[in-house]
Amino acid sequence: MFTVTADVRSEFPAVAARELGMGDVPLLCTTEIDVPGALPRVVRLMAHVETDAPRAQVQHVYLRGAAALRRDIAQ
Ligand SMILES: C=C(O[C@@H]1C=C(C(=O)O)C=C[C@H]1O)C(=O)O
Repeated sequence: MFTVTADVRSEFPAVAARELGMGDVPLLCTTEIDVPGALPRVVRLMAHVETDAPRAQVQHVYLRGAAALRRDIAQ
């Protein structure tokens, strides 16, 4: 599942994901709440995975300026 801020309008992130090889999974795009002052031009991805790894070993990737959103968990 992808969310995008309202200023991201050029393409659906799901299209890019399929072009990268994720053609065999359902994908969903939606828009974030347009909160005044929120970080612009952000694409968020939530992926459901099955893993035996404990939650503490899961790494959360925040690219570039998005790391400012969650410095507590960004890798
Ligand atoms: C401020 C953020 O964006 C919004 C707030 C979130 C939160 O409070 O957990 C999560 C996603 C967004 O709806 C963020 O990603 O940290």
